[in-house]
Amino acid sequence: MSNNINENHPNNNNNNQEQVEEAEDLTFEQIGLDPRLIRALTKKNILNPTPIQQTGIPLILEGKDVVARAKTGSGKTFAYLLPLLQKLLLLDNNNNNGNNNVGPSAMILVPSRELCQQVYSEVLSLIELCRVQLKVVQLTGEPSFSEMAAALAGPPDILVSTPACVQRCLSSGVLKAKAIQDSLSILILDEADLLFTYGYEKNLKDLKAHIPKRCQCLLMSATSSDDVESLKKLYLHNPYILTLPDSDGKDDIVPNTVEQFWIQCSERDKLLHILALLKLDLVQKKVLVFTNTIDTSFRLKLFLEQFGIKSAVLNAELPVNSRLHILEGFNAGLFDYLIATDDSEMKEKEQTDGDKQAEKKRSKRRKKRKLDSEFGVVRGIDFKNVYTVINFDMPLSGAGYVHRIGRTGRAFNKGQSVSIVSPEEMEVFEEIKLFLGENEETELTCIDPFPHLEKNAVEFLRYRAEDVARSVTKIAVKEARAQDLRNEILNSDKNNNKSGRGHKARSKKAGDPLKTFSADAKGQKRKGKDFGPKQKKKQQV
Ligand SMILES: Nc1ncnc2c1ncn2[C@@H]1O[C@H](COP(=O)(O)OP(=O)(O)OP(=O)(O)O)[C@@H](O)[C@H]1O
Repeated sequence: MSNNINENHPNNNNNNQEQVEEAEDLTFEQIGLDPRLIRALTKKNILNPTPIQQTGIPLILEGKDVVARAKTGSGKTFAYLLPLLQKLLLLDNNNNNGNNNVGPSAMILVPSRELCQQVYSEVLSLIELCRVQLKVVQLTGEPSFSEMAAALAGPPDILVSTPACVQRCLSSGVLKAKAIQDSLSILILDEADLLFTYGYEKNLKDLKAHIPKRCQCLLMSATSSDDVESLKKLYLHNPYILTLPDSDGKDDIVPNTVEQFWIQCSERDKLLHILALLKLDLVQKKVLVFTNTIDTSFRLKLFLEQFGIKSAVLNAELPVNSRLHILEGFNAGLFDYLIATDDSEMKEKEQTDGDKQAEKKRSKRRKKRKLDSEFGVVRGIDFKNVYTVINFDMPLSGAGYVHRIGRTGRAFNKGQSVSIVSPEEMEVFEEIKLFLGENEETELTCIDPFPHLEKNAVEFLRYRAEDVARSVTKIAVKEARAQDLRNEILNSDKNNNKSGRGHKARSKKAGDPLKTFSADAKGQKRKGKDFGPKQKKKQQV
């Protein structure tokens, strides 16, 4: 039977809301965090724990299995990374001769390469700021035998990877089942609600056999689902279930710092409306726009370009290091508009439809362009300082909507979203509203009509916009897409060549996403070094 935090945790009251309110006043010191970690956080200007950190960290430090469901941007990553590092620091202190393990002490499994890179960078940065001797490696994609062997030699204290990649290490014999049995003390399944969706169900079921009983397991998720339930049953023993409501007591799933708006217009007028939003500065920057297909993102990019609005596109067909460059550039504030294609739900839908025709077409397309099955642009990616999220195309489900909107209003920040809804999308829009308001009747009106868009302003732009829209033909889109891909592959090759020795070179400058490649296998043992700030390059959009 599952433990509920309210019944079991020593500091607990009998309901979640009181638990959160009480926890709101706690500091990192009060929740028992190591001073080295607190100093590292201070250098990052992170001064007070978020609610999930206040409740989760003490439980994890106590050694409990925990399921943490907290909304997007609530700080789940530090909620598990901080206690994990503290435990490893303690092990390190108790074991002066260094790590005697034959395998990793901790594994963090995530659904996508981007998340792998993001979590890896966070761990590395904390380790650097603490100036301690812990080794972290990341493995994604399809690394070669020697890359896997190099990454796991040592062995690392923390392995950040995807379930498929760990499976690959196991089946190639680079990682021995016995090494996991003997060494693994913490396993973290991050973005747990996505692990099955991204196709890792079999990998995770197979891996379970190798996880020692004593291993502490943590499951982090933004939404609850049957998949999270299955994973919980598979991996966790008698876990604490943390479900954190807002400080105002509402258990809604979009942060209450995010204002949600919508605009209704015909499919054809969507370009016109987004132009008005951006050109007339009706929405605050930075802006992340979501489309459902790559072609739509290029159409939008080309269209906006004609009005002097420069944007970058992000999608699954770009080489992984191009994607990381784009993310890095956007996060560093080098450009304000990013058009991301979130086609994960389209893929799911296609799969469940089982439509043979679609399957035929899809495999034809795949022959031409290989999409990255480990790509995840929406879920869990920490886009920095996004104020506005625009759904140019609507997502296909409530959970998809929540994950998209969750790219703004992160941590204690404010944000807004604008969904541009065509009549064809009204059905899914109604479903989304129901999903958001399933707990309370009043929540059904949580998405308001966008207040700042005057009819006159739209009409003023219409003539020119329609003209430009006509000039963005299918051929122009196709060419732009192909050209962009060629450029990115070239840049990607150049970067690989510049760094010369692939991940060997990277291990000297690990953590710099501008030097990260598709089969990432890197790690480093750092002893008492003074680590300078990460090097940044200018990103050309
Ligand atoms: N205590 C804190 N104070 C201020 N900022 C924080 C704190 N903890 C985390 N953050 C920042 O908040 C942002 C969101 O954190 P994080 O990525 O862990 O959210 P999340 O809950 O995992 O979201 P998602 O479900 O979308 O993955 C990050 O930029 C992180 O650095």
